[in-house]
Amino acid sequence: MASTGIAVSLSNNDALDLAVAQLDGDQSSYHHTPEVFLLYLAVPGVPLAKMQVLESDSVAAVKLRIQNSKGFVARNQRLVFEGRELSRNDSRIRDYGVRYGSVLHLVIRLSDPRRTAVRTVYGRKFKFQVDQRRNARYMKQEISRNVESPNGIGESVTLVNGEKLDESTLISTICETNTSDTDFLANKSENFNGNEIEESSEQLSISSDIGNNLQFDDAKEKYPLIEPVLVNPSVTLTPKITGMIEATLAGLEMEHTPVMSSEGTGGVYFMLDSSGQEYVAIFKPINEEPMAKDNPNGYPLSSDGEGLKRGTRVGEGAFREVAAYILDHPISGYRVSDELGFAGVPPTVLVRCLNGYVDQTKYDCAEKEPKIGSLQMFVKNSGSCEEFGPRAFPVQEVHKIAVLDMRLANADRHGGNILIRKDENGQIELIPIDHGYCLPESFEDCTFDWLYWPQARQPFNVETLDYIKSLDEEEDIKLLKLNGCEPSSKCVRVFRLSTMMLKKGAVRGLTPYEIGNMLCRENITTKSKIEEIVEEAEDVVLPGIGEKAFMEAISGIMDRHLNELFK
Ligand SMILES: Nc1ncnc2c1ncn2[C@@H]1O[C@H](COP(=O)(O)OP(=O)(O)OP(=O)(O)O)[C@@H](O)[C@H]1O
Repeated sequence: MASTGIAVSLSNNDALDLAVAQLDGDQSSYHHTPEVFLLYLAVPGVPLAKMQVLESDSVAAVKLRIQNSKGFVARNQRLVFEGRELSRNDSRIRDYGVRYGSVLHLVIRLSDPRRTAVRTVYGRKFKFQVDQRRNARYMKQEISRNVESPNGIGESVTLVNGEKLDESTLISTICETNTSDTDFLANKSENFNGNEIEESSEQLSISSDIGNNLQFDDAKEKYPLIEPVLVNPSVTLTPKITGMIEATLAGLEMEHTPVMSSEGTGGVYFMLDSSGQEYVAIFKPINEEPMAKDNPNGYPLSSDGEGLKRGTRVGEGAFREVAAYILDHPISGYRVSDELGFAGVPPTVLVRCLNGYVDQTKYDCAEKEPKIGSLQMFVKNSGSCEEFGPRAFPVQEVHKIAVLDMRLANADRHGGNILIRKDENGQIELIPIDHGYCLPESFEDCTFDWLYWPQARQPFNVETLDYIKSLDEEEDIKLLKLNGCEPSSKCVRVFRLSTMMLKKGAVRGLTPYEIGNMLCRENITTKSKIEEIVEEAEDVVLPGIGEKAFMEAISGIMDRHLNELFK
């Protein structure tokens, strides 16, 4: 993740042009009109930048202004105000409480770099990371910049697998079928003999995060490099989870430094296998979550412990990730071993990992204490739903994720959190990831990107209806407790309510869109149907009534609302 200062050009907006004219660089001389106000944009490592917006601007409009002036694609921007992410693009910034003089925090998400090996005719091999959206020309420039070479490689011909390469080719295209290092040959001659190079190649590290040795020998004696955290010793790990931990351990023992992701808001690490060539798992330490003290992406600290989404707490993301896997039951019923869940959440487990790389450039000085976090199986993929139009997604693939999100009242289901891959028959499969904001304590920030996809307006098929019917929220709560994930009573209430809404909606033949729409707010200030139902129940039930009786009252009110809405 990278960030930079922002100065916004507002030429296509009359009101803003006026404000800009009035602004001479000093806030004291700024004449505030009712329609325009000045904000400050905070970007890690850069002085506060001034910015003028309209009071009526939506979050999307503000992001576009930033895009127009600084070129950061709007969808890669995250804006945070007073500890809350401005995640609804269609809501007005003032509805989030943003006012004249407010400070907005901007974090830029970049696409993940590829680990790339480059070999040159001079018999040298370089390994470094490069953004997948860069092209081959950029890669050559980087090598020239970083490496002292007798003649430079500016004139060279670039070959991949012996074939001459158009230098405008994107790295993502070159690496398409390969998640490990990709050989990329920069050569003076078209008659290049790759074998000669192979024999005389030497390793040279350009990037600080590749080739760094994990130097924690002292600590090794004290802690294992990685181990599962099992709150309940009677719970046994499944073979896939054991295999994932073993493969990650083997990579750490070989001193393959985990690769930090530049996507995502928290500290996210790609863990390597023993060869150092393949990613095997994703590690997300709790102390590096957004707004936690060691967050590497510059998010401000949470002032009251609340997470980026309402109804979540900083430091609980890993437990929620694990809970999502546990609750993603296979279609056949409760998971016995490694069966794939209905939605296909990748196997996830809580681990303690000796991980001293908050800031990899300062690795040697970094603390060498084990970190608790979630470890999730790495899934090879071709990108996320954010990068593709939804039309090609199979209906059932969208529905399986919709069911999961509605059950868990997911507050973070944007397209970037659904990976895409093709199965052995070439069919598109959607893989849900990043469940750190599911099971919240309130519905306030529940959002589902799929709500606006055409598949959400199709009815559930019989298999899905049977699955929904089989869900038992009380058994699910027991299962979570058995596995050491004890959600708060408020989380449990939200979980019961969302499951109830899903079941009642499905029985009535409602589509995912119709049910999901009742769980989500249309905008930040208008309460959702489910929130209205809860408020109505709170008004009518006697104070001190037990949870069971409260849920019964809700059930009656929910039936009435559904009957009125869908006659
Ligand atoms: N199981 C996985 N398999 C493959 N890649 C993954 C997996 N989990 C995460 N990633 C990659 O890591 C990136 C960051 O992960 P993730 O979205 O979970 O982080 P985050 O900080 O929680 O993000 P967000 O900003 O969406 O809240 C993803 O965009 C994806 O590219």
